[in-house]
This record gives sequence, structure tokens and C-alpha cells, in this order.
Amino acid sequence: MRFTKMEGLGNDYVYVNCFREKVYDPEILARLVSDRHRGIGGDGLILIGPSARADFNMDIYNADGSRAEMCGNGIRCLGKYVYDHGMTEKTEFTVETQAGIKRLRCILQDGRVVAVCVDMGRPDIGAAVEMAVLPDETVDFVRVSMGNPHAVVWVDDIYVCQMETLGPEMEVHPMFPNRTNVEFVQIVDEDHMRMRVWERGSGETFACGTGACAAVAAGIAAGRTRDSVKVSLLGGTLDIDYDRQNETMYMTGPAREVFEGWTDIY
Ligand SMILES: N[C@H](CCC[C@H](N)C(=O)O)C(=O)O
Repeated sequence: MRFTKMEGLGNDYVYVNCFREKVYDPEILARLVSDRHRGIGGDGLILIGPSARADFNMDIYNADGSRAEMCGNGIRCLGKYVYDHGMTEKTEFTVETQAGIKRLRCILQDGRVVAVCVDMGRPDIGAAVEMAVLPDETVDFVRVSMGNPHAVVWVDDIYVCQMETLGPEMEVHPMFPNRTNVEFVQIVDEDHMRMRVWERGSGETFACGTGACAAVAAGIAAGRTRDSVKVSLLGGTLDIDYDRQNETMYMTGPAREVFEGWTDIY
């Protein structure tokens, strides 16, 4: 099976072009290819396929094999792949996901995609909640859905935030029937935040596009940020812009192809 390794701010996925390859059990394949010692290595698997409702279809599976509704860094790389590999001549096109149809606008340099702006849709913000975590502590967070679930935790310093314990504990807390991604967010000022993320099904990653959108949505709702925010993650910076007019979040960031390969891993 041929594959392509791609990354957005270090959030890396193994891509399979399902216009050419047949994948029978993506949950098993995701676990096999994501293994950084016995497999190709990545935060998960992304399948590029046809869609009856959009130009392309994206299916994303986390490193543990669980299927996710959407992936911000992943969809930017899909946009780069389909343009650079001549599967479309359009620089603006649509991608069907389990979180609805997303519109992408590719940013070119020397004829190749270097960055993509994605219409991430309307964030769905829940109330601020308090959660009991062990040992007899509580943590305040805000639920935000970008099609996939997020819990945004405000911290004073992302490098001193007990992420290694709080992340996995909150991911599987019974409050989240489908588990959740967890963002630890430090407000720098009203148009800049720093963030680390514990991803559902993948653990800590270098970046999370849907998570960055969720964090900005929570920041705007709490009156802590303006509508356009730079989100600094371990892997780099995303530009997140909220359009109040049409209640839509836009995410702009880089996309990179690392290598192509062939594997008989399954
Ligand atoms: N772990 C996420 C999927 C990947 C999202 C992230 N990598 C992004 O860039 O949005 C979930 O289970 O909802």
C-alpha cells in the first residue's frame, strides 16, 4: 500500500489516497501505521476519498484507531496533497468530513501549496463547568465542540499545568460520553494565546487545529480575547479568526509533505 506522510505544525498523519488504494479496516491500520517504533509513525491515519457532496472526502483516525469527526491540521495537509498531486486545479474546494463539509482556500508559493485557510464552521460553546478530578481536586473548564469535543482549561503557564495527569484523566472522564480533547491555554494578551493539547486517541501532540479554534471560541466567549488570535502551540503558530457576521471560525496555517512510501504493514 502506498502512503504519504504529512504534517501541520508537527501534528503528523499517514495519508492513504483511496482513489488508488483500498483500506479494509482503518481502525487497525491507524494503530499499525501510527506506531513510532514498529510502524511509519504518526498521530493517526487520514484517508482521502471521493464524495458525492463535496470535491473530496476526509476520514480521520487517531493513533489508537478511534475515528474522529474532524482534524484541522489534517485537513490542511489534505488540501495540499490533492492540489500538489494534480487531483484538482482549483485552489478553493470543499472536503466532506464527519463534522460536515469544510471549504478550503489554498495559499501557493512557486506553484505548490504552503498554507491553507479552512472555514471550520460554527463553534458550539458550552457553559463553564467544574470537574472533580483525583485526588480530591477540581478543575474548571469550558466545553467547546468544533464537530469534535474539546475541554478548554485556562492555566497561568502551559509549562506548569499538570497536563500529563489532567489530560488523560479528563480525556476519559464519564462527563464525556465520547471522550474529549483537552486544551491547556495561557492567555498572553487579547490577540495571542499559548496552548498545549492532550488529544483524544493520540495523547499530547505538537498542535491541534480544532483545539486552537475551540480555545479561541472559549476566549472570545469569556471576553478574554478579540476575534483574531495567534495561537502558539509546541509545533508553531496558527492564525484563528472569528467572523461574527456568519458565526464562523477560520483557521490558517502551514501544511507540509514529508515523504512518500510503500508498506505491506497490513
Ligand atoms: N484527536 C482529535 C482528532 C484530531 C484533531 C487534531 N489533530 C486537529 O488538528 O484538529 C479527536 O479525536 O477529536
